[in-house]
Amino acid sequence: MSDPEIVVSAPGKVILFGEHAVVYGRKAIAASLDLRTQLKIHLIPDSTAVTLELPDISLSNTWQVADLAAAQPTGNVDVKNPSPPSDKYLAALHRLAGTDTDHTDTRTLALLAFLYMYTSIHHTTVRKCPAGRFHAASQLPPGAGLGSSAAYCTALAAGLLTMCNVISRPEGKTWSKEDLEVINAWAFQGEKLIHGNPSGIDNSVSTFGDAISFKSGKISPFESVAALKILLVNTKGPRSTKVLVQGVRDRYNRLPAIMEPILDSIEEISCTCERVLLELGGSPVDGQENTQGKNYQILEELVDICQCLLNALGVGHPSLDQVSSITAKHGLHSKLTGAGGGGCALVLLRPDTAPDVIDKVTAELRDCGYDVWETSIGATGVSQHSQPK
Ligand SMILES: Nc1ncnc2c1ncn2[C@@H]1O[C@H](COP(=O)(O)OP(=O)(O)OP(=O)(O)O)[C@@H](O)[C@H]1O
Ligand SMILES: C[C@@](O)(CCO)CC(=O)[O-]
Ligand SMILES: [Mg+2]
Repeated sequence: MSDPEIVVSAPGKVILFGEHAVVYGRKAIAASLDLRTQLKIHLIPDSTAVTLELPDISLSNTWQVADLAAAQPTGNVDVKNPSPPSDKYLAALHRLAGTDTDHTDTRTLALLAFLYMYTSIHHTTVRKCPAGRFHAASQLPPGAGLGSSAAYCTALAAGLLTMCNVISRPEGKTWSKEDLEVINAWAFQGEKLIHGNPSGIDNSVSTFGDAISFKSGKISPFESVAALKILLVNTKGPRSTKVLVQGVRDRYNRLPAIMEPILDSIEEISCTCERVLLELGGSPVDGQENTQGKNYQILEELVDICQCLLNALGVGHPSLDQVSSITAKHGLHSKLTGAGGGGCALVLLRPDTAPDVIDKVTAELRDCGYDVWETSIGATGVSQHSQPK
């Protein structure tokens, strides 16, 4: 096979504070992770088939371009400002995926996001479906809270929009701010198919990279997060963000007066974190160690309180409680990150946390069967890897 025409990658993310509350317009803080999903596109002009290969979920599907073209929407689609598929169009995408509209398993969701972006983006531009091979593989564990769905959707959006010349191929690694906004808008639509009702924080971090605070769709860069040291723990329990977000919605609908103050408290945690991190990132002053110690103490309290509030929202899991109790034994503080219900937790480290403490806690968590790794946060957003021809 010849070299791919287009290679792009998009990062995952870690949410420090504000998951779930962000769906209700509250502030959240997140940073990109240097674990990426890579999409390679090979165009095959003399073929009539489109193949999607997703080795992480053991999927390979092939369609005839004529069948894809037949499923394209009939009305106009605004390529710079996409909207969700109509029920009729969604039903056509399900037929192409070989499922009915009740299916929301891993493979169906991944297929729908691809089919929707592929058919819509081509419809609005070249009005035909080019044949080719699309291969997406990730360093991120799928469905574990590290934004694998957003990295997948962001890479698809960047690759397909570039392939159709909706956005121009960047000379360097990344696109103009305007083009990144178009990528983000399509990635958000893909996330809607996978999550149901996403806030947009995950695709925004994956597109723009680094660290952000996010409230009601407004993205503000937030550099001070990058100095934090954290351990990530993957408890490996299977879970779905869509189901968890719906579970919180059901509890909210049953008990709004109880849920509202919990969401407000989570937002206040994000705001306090912002203030503390700005102070921690400030220039050195006399007595700084003392201030630093107090600020870390506040961050640790925020982690503990947030974990309790997330349990109150109904997105905890015994494995995540186990992570909290093991880390607490070693004087460390942890909370779930992402949608919860299993998946990943983050453990906050101080700059002076002793290496042997980290080693002991890591060993104990690994004995439970969990994956544990120290990570740096604040990676580059969606990037192009192949050179323009
Ligand atoms: N490498 C991949 N290949 C194919 N599909 C993927 C891949 N990674 C993620 N997906 C799609 O994303 C879905 C997982 O998304 P989900 O939102 O439930 O978890 P997450 O994004 O990892 O966690 P969170 O949303 O909490 O950050 C999978 O069911 C699949 O449809
Ligand atoms: C649970 C949630 O808040 C974060 C998932 O990473 C959902 C969302 O914001 O779309
Ligand atoms: Mg997701």
